[in-house]
Amino acid sequence: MASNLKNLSDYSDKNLTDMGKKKFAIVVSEWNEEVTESLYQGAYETLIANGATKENIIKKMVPGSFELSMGAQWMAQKEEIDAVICLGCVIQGETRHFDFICDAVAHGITNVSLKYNKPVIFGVLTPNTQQQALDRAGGKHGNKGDEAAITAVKMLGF
Ligand SMILES: Nc1c(NC[C@H](O)[C@H](O)[C@H](O)CO)[nH]c(=O)[nH]c1=O
Ligand SMILES: CC(=O)[C@@H](O)COP(=O)(O)O
Repeated sequence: MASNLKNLSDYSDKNLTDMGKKKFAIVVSEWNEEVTESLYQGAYETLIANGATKENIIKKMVPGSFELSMGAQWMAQKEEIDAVICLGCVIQGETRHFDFICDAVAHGITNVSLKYNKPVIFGVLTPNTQQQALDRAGGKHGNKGDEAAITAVKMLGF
């Protein structure tokens, strides 16, 4: 369902497990920092709202979304980390670079999740324009960071 039909920040809190004892790594891309910082704030606040403690939320920055997979692996391999949330924003430019980054990071994050058998969440926006990104980072379509955090919560309550 497209984001314009389902707000990214809407979720039911029924049957969600309390995250009081869970430890999270949030890996954030520096590219398009205005957007990714908004995604981070949404993810952080959603985890806190579901019982996570600030001491159990670790933030790590990587240069770009392509590096999210490496950052996710470095965090997922830590035994004490229960879930990793990857946040980025890849905006379509004039060339096919967009396609290669999006494909690489989607596959890379999936591989890390399966390799370490723990949730590694794909919280990466892949818009055509800056405005589409802003609309999904706390704008009219909600916040992808909220969605990524609640996805981690749901997976930990599987
Ligand atoms: N154009 C965007 C990038 N490009 C940088 C890559 O992610 C990567 O850091 C570089 O290719 C070196 O490996 N990254 C984004 O996150 N968003 C973009 O729009
Ligand atoms: C996704 C990108 O790397 C992109 O922003 C780069 O822009 P361009 O394709 O015009 O070089």
